[in-house]
Amino acid sequence: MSDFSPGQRWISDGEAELGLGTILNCDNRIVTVLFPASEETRTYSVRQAPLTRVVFGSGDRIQSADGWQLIVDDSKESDGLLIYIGQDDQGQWQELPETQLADTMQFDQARDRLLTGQVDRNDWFNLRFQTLQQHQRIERNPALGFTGPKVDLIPHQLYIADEVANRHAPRVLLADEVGLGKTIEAGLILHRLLLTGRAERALILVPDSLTHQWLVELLRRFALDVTLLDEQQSQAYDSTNPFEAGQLILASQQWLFANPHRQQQAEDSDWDLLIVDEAHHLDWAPDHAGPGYTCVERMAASIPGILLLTATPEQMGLTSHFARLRLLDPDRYHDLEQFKEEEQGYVQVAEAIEILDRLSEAGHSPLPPNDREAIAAVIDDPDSQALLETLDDPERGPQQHAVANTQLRDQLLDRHGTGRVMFRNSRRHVAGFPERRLHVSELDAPSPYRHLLRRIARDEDTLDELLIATGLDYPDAVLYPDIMYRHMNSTSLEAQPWWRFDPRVNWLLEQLEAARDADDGGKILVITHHRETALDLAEGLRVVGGIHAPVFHESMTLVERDRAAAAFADDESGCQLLICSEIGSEGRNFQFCHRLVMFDLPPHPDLLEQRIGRLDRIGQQHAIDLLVPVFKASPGERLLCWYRDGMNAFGAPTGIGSELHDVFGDALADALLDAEGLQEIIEETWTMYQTRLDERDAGRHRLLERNAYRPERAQQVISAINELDEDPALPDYLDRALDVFGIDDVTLGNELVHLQPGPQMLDGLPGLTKGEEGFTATVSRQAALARDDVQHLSWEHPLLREIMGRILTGTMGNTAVALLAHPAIPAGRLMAELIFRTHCPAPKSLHINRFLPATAVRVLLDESGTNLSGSVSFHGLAKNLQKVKKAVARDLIRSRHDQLRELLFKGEQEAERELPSIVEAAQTRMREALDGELIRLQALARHNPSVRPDELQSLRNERSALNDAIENTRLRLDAVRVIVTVDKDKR
Ligand SMILES: Nc1ncnc2c1ncn2[C@@H]1O[C@H](COP(=O)(O)OP(=O)(O)OP(=O)(O)O)[C@@H](O)[C@H]1O
Repeated sequence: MSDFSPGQRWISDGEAELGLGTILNCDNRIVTVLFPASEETRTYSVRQAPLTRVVFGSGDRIQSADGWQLIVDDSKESDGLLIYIGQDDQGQWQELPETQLADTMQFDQARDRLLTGQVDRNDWFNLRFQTLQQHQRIERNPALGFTGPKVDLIPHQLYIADEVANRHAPRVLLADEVGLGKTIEAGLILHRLLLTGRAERALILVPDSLTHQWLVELLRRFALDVTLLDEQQSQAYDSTNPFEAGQLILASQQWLFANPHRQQQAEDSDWDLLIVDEAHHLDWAPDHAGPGYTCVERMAASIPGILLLTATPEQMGLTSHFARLRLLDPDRYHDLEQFKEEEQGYVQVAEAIEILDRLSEAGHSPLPPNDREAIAAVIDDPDSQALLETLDDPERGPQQHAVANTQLRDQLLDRHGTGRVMFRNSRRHVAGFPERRLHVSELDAPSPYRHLLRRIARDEDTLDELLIATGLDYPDAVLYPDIMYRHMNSTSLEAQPWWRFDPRVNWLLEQLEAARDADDGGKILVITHHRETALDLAEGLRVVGGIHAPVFHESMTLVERDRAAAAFADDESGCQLLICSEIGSEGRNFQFCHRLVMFDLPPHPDLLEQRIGRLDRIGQQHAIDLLVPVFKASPGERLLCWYRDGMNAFGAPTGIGSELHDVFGDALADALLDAEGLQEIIEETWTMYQTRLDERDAGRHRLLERNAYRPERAQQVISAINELDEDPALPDYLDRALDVFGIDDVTLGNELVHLQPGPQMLDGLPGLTKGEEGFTATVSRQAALARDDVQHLSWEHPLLREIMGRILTGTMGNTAVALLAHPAIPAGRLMAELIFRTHCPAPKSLHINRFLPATAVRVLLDESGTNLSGSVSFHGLAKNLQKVKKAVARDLIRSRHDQLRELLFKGEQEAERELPSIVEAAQTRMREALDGELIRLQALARHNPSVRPDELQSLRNERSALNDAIENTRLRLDAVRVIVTVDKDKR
């Protein structure tokens, strides 16, 4: 390393990122190098300079400082400087002195790095190859995006998530019954869209009370790092748009809907997906649209993907429900009357499906004539007709009958059903929900309440006075005696607080006492309709019973609310009860508790269902006790009778309550003060309830349920997830990756492992910061689900994604040198192990990886250029290789430059041979998937107007773009390992 000359080009062995260096000057001791691209100058001792001379050879493509390129043919030397000779882009012969090489020439390609002597460790090279192989496998797995989330594999959720996430720009209403997992479904959809590149930015709008719960669920269950935005944080952004603060923004609806300036900023930001929770609050009427509806409507006009979530879509009336569907698809939902009429047609379709179900169990063929006619009446497609013929043909075997049955059922659901836009699962087909037990306690109304009610009943002026004082509408004003009493006595100094005489307070204390010794600590959730009732009640319990009860209502700050919920949830030191207001508790998870006190009753059946839904959720382990105190002969008791006897509202959710309320609400309101006529109303409600239930079972709801869950498809998704969950390659890959990245793992037992930064850990790994303690994780889904503080270590965990991404996009491990001692090969022979990789440039949103992920082609050449890859496997070879010191490796490369160049050239030719079959296989996969989907969608569009025209067109465009992209696939050298044989005893 003595002959440095000014003007020569060298590269730093330890700091290759500095770029191409130029020798500025050199004496006997010191050499000074300028790295113009990084504007750095370094001085080294001549004897130990960690520098490698950059020398190009025949076939290398080099760039001049003026921007033209030369393919090197030969070189000559003049005054210690190299002059390259070769052809430029126009085929002209040119000379290019090394002094005029572009400073910005990159040396991150494997070939350049190798020939300039930059070699990595062998274990890095091994990890790189394995990463390519695993990535290639995982990206094509149909469960991609669903294996990482820490959730139980619940079939109806996975069916919906799969169906929705596979659509182009999904716009759907997720309307499962309360507590069945809409948040989880939305999270799964979002996770898949993000992982597959189909979405990059999402805005999530949720009620104020749920912001934290969403934040925690998205982080803990989905490992998604979401930015929670509020007014205070937004102000910190000054003139920049706060909605650009992250890729995933979570914000409160109350905040955004009340703030036109922030709405404008949200609109100005680019989003791929908008998620709106508790979307029934987006109310609309022909003469008035609520602020939430208006805001979401404006945003929905430009955001391609929309998920609206509500358990009670009709809570604000059918018109609002229809308006929300229109928001998702204005072309499809433009006429409310037509929408109602269409529902009649669903009965026939549901009947046909019912028959197919029966047949699939009984296996008749030929079909009974009535059944055949019923099915034939709803199909008008040749392909459906052909399936019906197959079913009807006794000559066909049971296997063919079964396949035809399933296909015909799917076609009927697809083409004539309801479920492209709305998904609703009910408890009826999601097993495992607990029994609900209603316990009514009839109490004598205290005299102040009796007195007030008598006055109101007798005298209309008193009622008017009450409505003005409370600001409530009738009948809400008469349902809550404590509120009535509070407002009607607000000016009286002698009036005592209602909780002093209201027997519900002592009744509640008795319930607490009775439950106290239960195993679960006797936890009781109390819900009141009004915030004031909740606050007063807490005060009453404190004064009368010496009980401290946290309160949870809409006017509390987020932190206060979460503190209250956490105090209640805590097993050890937790409070026995939590008092919630109606709005405050919406959407919250309290399934660890199974006793619900309805201190009063809500005025709408959907609110009643929302209340029970706090406890009756996935994860509830016990029968649910619904404890309801009512005053004898009061409006509250009459309302209870209507709910219980008119529609079995405490027994199970039916989704009909809203309609019954629309029809009977007014008559009921009249009967609340005067019981006359109540029995009749209840009976009429019950009759209509039964009729609607039958209709529902026969028609729309049945189809909705069928559409929301197809067991066979769900099972396929689950199997694909299980395959990755149980992937034996994962622990092995993890071991190597943790080792290479310098992460320490401590086994804790019970399948748990604690990951922590090791002293040599590479920087910037998610969840691991030097000096901090790391995190506990497990590859077992069940073990992860058992504990909140344990992460699920899957192929989709952010740590693994970062590791794999870093390897695949960087240079790490793309060169290596190793020694091989083999009895059959003489020492001093060269071998090259070349890893090529497909490159298929395409927009991220095409998610080309599902058909053609970066695919590795390995070529192993011996010195003569013979391809040995078929006979010597990667692992077989790797385990026999020995490492070699870097300096030796560099000398070795330098001395074998020409031979290596030849092998690289030969390797390229060998790899190219494999490209056509890779491309062909990818095209076949793509065509099978997209042509199938296109046929399905085209057939569907002929019958079901809920296929948006843009969906079809975009699928065609996608197919053609994918076709072009796959056709243009190229192979590039990704990594190279030089192997030199040695004598066994001379290693
Ligand atoms: N697949 C699952 N794995 C584990 N927990 C689940 C799963 N699905 C739902 N849960 C839990 O069940 C509860 C209800 O789920 P979620 O909040 O998603 O229901 P929801 O339908 O959105 O409820 P609501 O109608 O009240 O808004 C939550 O505590 C959730 O964490």
